[in-house]
Formats: sequence, structure tokens, C-alpha cells
Amino acid sequence: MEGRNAKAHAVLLSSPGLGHLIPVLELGKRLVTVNNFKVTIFVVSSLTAAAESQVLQSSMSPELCEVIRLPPANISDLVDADAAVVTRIAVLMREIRPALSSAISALKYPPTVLIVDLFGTESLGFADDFKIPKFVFIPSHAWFLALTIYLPRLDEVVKGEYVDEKEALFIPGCRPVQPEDVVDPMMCRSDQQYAEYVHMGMNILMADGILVSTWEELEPETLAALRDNKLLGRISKVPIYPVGPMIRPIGAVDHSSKKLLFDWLDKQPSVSVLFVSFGSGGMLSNEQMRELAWGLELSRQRFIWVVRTPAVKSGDGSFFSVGSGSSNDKLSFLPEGFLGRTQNLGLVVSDWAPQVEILSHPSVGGFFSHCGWNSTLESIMNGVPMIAWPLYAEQKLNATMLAEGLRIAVRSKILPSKGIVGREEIKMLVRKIMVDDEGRAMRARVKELKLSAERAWTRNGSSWKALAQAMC
Ligand SMILES: O=c1ccn([C@@H]2O[C@H](COP(=O)(O)OP(=O)(O)O[C@H]3O[C@H](CO)[C@@H](O)[C@H](O)[C@H]3O)[C@@H](O)[C@H]2O)c(=O)[nH]1
Repeated sequence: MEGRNAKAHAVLLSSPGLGHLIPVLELGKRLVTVNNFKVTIFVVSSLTAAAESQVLQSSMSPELCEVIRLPPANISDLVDADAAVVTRIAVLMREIRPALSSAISALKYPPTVLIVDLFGTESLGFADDFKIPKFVFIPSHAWFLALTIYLPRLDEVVKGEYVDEKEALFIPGCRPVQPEDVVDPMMCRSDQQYAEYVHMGMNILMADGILVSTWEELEPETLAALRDNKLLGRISKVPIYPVGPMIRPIGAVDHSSKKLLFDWLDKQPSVSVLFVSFGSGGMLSNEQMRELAWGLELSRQRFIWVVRTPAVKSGDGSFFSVGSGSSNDKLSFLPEGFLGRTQNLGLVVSDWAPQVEILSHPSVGGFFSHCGWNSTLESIMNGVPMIAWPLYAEQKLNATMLAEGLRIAVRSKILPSKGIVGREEIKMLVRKIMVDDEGRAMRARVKELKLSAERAWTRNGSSWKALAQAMC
């Protein structure tokens, strides 16, 4: 409860990856400002160290929480070099437990509550040592949470591969999940990442409560199902607290190095620029990158494109990498003459851009996105409709929710992870969102969602109250 106990001390644990770190930092800040807690955040470092340091530095100024970086454990003997991302993060989070335990014990002020993200559930037991409440924070939506906690049941009833199922996967009280939309770890049941994910689905339920980066008005049916003892509530049992959207506020990152970009944006007409970016790790194949470049050029719409070195397709069909080549490598994958022909139309940015600040600029009118949940929330919070281009993790679920549920996104006929989407279709998607009536209707809908998200975080709004209740 606000101001209730100035000595309450929340300890948070963030797993590697900016998609986890950014919302965990925001949760930490809210615990200070809403609940008047002291907050310590343990961060498990990842390979995207440069971007991570920037986010850590800028998000915590003025300093509200203490941030302690745990050294990454060496897991090279424990996982294969080509192990899936979920396996790598799960094993890493298991291995850092001794360091985390010592670090918690060494804290000057003993913790009074422990909050871990979905990859940190094996550390929930530390809360029992201190006899304090424990929570899991899901930096994604309630539908994803529903699938994750229902997975141990699906594991018993579905016999073959989920992707081969003829019918959509039934989840009590929720929108069914199409077999082709399952999250990456469900793509192959013999892969270690599947076992890790099932395990996660069970472990989440050991918490005293689950915090989710969604809000009541965004997913009313799913949240109702999660609380209904005749539906998913039978499985979840613990209280669910929708505390979202938990996103980085505008201006938290210093973007003086991108002055050119913002000077350019300032000169463009209102809602005329498409922002193209695939999160902190999303990449396209060489061929898809060329088709995207052609599609953008043919659409004759203004754009800012964050370009990364094309990826090699991984075993599970997704494109994911946290490495990057030099800027010149990246640009050499673009069609010959692309930069010259589009110089009055668009900007190409290498590797990383201040996304929240770009999306909040009045000239931006569309977001071509991999649908990471933070990117999705940032788009909603800035009233920007999307072209949904899911690549890995739970992004196919997100894309379906955006395109078919909320109707604030358009998407390609085939999934981008299943084949190459051609330039003509990309041109059509861009024009739909930026020029056509369909795009205008989506912009109106996304603005309504923006208002509903803002309401959730006003004083006594649903998310504000949920966080206060969870921590009282
Ligand atoms: O150039 C960039 C790229 C990213 N970001 C920020 O980085 C975050 C990226 O988060 P998200 O959009 O969620 O993407 P991922 O980093 O890919 O997130 C992972 O974690 C999310 C939360 O669980 C999942 O929804 C995603 O599918 C999963 O890939 C967002 O805040 C972006 O604003 C930037 O500021 N600049």
C-alpha cells in the first residue's frame, strides 16, 4: 500500500535480455514510487552488454533502485554451442543461484519480498529461507501466461508435436492457440527448451502471486479465466495482478547521439513515417532483408529502419542473434543503390535506436515490428498501429492477438518464420497501415487502447491498485 511501510525491501531478479531487463527496471521504479519500497534489482548480464549498460545507466537516473549486476556463469560445459535461447537462459539462471544466494544474504537490509521474472522461478525458494512472500513477474501478456501454466496439462493430453495438431489448442476460457502460433519452445518436444518451458510453467505456480505486464481492459476474458476456479483458476490458484503496461517512459535514454535522426523526424509531416525495427535480437535473412528494402522503396512511404546483419536460420526455424557485424557489413546486404534512391524518403540506422522516443514522435504513423511485448506496449502507448512481423519467442501469439483480437495490426499471409514474404506484399502492408482507410481505423482503435492503458496507471487505476494490493 502506498506509503505503508518505508522499510519494506523488494528484491527483484531480471534474466538476461533487454526484453526482460527493461520491464523489470520499470517494475522496480514503480515499487519505489507507488509502494514506497526500497528496491534492489539483481541483473544477470547478457551478451548485449553495451545496450544493456546504456539502459541501466539511463533508466536509473535519478537513482531510485539499487542495481547489482551478477556476473554471468560459465555454461559452456552445460549446453551445446547451438542450444536454443530458452535453454541457454534457463541453464544460466540455474547456475547463477549460488551467486544470487550469497548476494541476497550480503544485503545490508534483509529483503521483505522477492520478485523474479519468468526465467528466475528456480530462485523463488530463496524467499522461503527469509520467510518472505514471493512473486513471479511476466513481462508479457495474460494469454501467454495462460498458455504457459496450462502447458503441463497439454503435455499430458497432446501426444505428437503441437505444430502437427489439426485443431487449435484449447485453453479453458481463453482464445485457443493455433498450432502454428505456439511459442518457440513448443515447436519440438524433444528439444531441451521444451522441458525447460514445461518446468517453468509448473514453477510459476509456486509463487504467492503473479504480476503480468498487461491491464484489465486489454485482456478481460483471459484475466477472468485465470481467476475462475472452474477454468484456469483451478490451475493458477494464486492471485493474478495485471500491473502493466510496464514500459520505459519517454526520455529515459539520452539520444543526443541521434540528433540527426530527430532533426530529420521533425521535418516530416504528421504520422507519415514508418518505424521498422525487430527488437533487441530479431534479425531477417539476407533474402528477406532485400525484399523488405524493396517493399519499403516501392511503397513510397517515409521510414526509419534499424538494420542488423542478416541472420542464419536456426534449427527451430526462428531468426535470433545477439551478435552484430560492422555497419558496413549490414548495409552491403541492402539492394544496390537502395540508400541513394531512398535518401529523401527514409533513414537507415545501424543496430540500435531510441525506440520509445521515435515511436512517441508525432511524425511516426506506423511500426513494422517483431511484436516483442515491450515493443507492442510501446506502440500502443504512442497510439501507433503495427505491421506484425513475428520472428521468435511468443511473438506469433502476440501477432495473432494484435491482428485478430485487438485489430490494431496487419500481417503477411504466411508467417515470416515460415518463408520469404515478397516485396509486393510488403509494399501492400505498408500502404495499408500508412495510407489506407484500414490503417486509419486501426490508428483510432490503438488510440483508444492507449487511453485505457493510461487510465490503468492513473492513481487508483486498475494497474496502480493491483500493484498496491499485491504488495500490501
Ligand atoms: O533498437 C532498439 C531495439 C529495442 N529497443 C528496446 O528494447 C526493448 C525490446 O523489447 P521487446 O520488444 O519485448 O523485444 P525483445 O527484446 O525481443 O524481447 C523478448 O522478451 C519479451 C518480453 O518477454 C518478449 O515479448 C519477446 O518476444 C522476446 O523476444 C523495447 O523496450 C525497445 O524499446 C530499443 O530501445 N532500441
